[in-house]
Amino acid sequence: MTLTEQRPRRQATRTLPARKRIALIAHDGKKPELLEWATRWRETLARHELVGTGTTARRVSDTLGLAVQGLMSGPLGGDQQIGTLITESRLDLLVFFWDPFAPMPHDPDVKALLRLAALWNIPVATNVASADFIITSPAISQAVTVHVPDAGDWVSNRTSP
Ligand SMILES: O=C(CO)COP(=O)(O)O
Repeated sequence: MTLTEQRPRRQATRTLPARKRIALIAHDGKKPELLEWATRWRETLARHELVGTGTTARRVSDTLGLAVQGLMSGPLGGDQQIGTLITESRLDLLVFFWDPFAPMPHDPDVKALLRLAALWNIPVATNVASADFIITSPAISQAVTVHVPDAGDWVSNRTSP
């Protein structure tokens, strides 16, 4: 089997806590929509821990008056930092309004972030409708167990003769 065909053989589980760490990210053309959405759901968002790429985090924090941990700005590596949180099981929900009309210098980073979210089974909202669906789900305020790749098994499988 070639590497491109390899998939995690076993799944492990991980529990997303009731109080979630939520990443908020929007490209410039989508920031107004994200700010409008976040304002609408301010009360719910206030019950969780918020993190975001640099500019988005600052704008959301200023608009909502809530603490939002700001990582690096997206084009400077912020998407990759969010990806690291996902890989380390330290992110529970990704709200990422990426702009389908704007070419991005850091397009590989955007793609990488969305790939890691898919791989690690993180709930992702990419537009207002999906964000509304997710934030109104009972799962937003409950502990939820999800399947994730078994990283230990993956390495053993690739190192055993
Ligand atoms: O570029 C981004 C996501 O790809 C977002 O970055 P900013 O929040 O710094 O604008």
